[in-house]
Amino acid sequence: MSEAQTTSGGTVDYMTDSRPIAEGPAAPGCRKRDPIVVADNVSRRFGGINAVDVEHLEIPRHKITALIGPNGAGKTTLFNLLTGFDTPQSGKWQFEGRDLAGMASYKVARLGMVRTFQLTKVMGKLTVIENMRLGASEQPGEKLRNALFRGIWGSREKDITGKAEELLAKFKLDTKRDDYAASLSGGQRKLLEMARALMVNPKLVMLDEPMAGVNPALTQSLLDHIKNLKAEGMTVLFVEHDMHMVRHIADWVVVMAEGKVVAEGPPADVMKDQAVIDAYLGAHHDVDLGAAGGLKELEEELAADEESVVGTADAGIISEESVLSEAETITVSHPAKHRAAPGEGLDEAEAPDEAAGRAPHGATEATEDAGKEEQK
Ligand SMILES: Nc1ncnc2c1ncn2[C@@H]1O[C@H](COP(=O)(O)OP(=O)(O)OP(=O)(O)O)[C@@H](O)[C@H]1O
Repeated sequence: MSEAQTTSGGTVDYMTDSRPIAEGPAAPGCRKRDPIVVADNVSRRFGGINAVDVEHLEIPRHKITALIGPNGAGKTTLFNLLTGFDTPQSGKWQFEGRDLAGMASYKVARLGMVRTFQLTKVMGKLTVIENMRLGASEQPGEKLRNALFRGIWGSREKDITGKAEELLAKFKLDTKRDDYAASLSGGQRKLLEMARALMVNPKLVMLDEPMAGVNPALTQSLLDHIKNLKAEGMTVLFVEHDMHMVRHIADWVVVMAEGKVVAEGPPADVMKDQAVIDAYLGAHHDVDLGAAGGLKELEEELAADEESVVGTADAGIISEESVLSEAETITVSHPAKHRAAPGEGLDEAEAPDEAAGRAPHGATEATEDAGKEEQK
């Protein structure tokens, strides 16, 4: 288990470090004691929609931060912007003090900031081990010309395969090593994507809805892997609609609504925050989303509400899919949408660019066009 150096020269275990995360009171945009990412005035518009309009945001190092908010709040767009998969209209941000604005996504990954996608990007027609090896192409110095020096390449390749096998064993995917990724379940693909991201020895791992589509049998395993990332000294930022997960593994929660950060703080406090409740629930504000019965209570309120669309074809924030599982999982619904964000929804012919961390050609133009389409 890794340990952090304190300013007084001692060490602190990341898992038990109870020093305050924020420098002062928790509030939107508050300063952190030790931020790994600092963003200022980052904005992204699609047509007339302000998808992201973040004045100031700091992500605390060596912590697990959850980014939550209702559908369309701008969470995925913010991920895309920070990791170079999309370009904002304005703004700057630093990762470990280094300016990233305008940097290509593969370079961002090389610096140690990696992300996974809401819809996994494993390559179905490649085997599990081949997918893992592809992840290594983001490593510093991993250039095609190295292949010309067979000796160097040979030993390098051995190292890469060794590391890939180690990670596969850790994620219990070693028995699937030579299977096509297409044969994996949704949850296994999520694990593979997370394992692949670790091939570059990242410092910050950004997970976009790691639990979405994951079979309950794999849920605990995924949660444990995320906690392990922190135990090993990494910082985690994840987008999630599952409040149960947020409450149980996040050290810090950032809430977005309509592109802005509307609340921040420790999970227990944030779940009670009026701005959060308003953002999620509108008028239904007496519900504690973090309590096991919260969603049930909300559904009952909505059922009695004449304006509610729950149970209709136009289901709103809480859909029929949102149920309390036996494990009391609370899910704020995720409508059938998935708008292809830049770099998402590519077919396999285009996907290799993605695996190498390169922004797909013309991604920004495509999204601009999509924005215009939406305006029509
Ligand atoms: N490529 C795009 N073209 C046009 N509009 C877009 C595009 N991507 C996102 N948007 C719009 O930007 C806003 C923010 O979307 P985004 O997907 O970032 O939200 P989100 O918080 O991640 O939502 P969800 O929880 O549903 O994934 C939404 O209004 C969405 O419709």
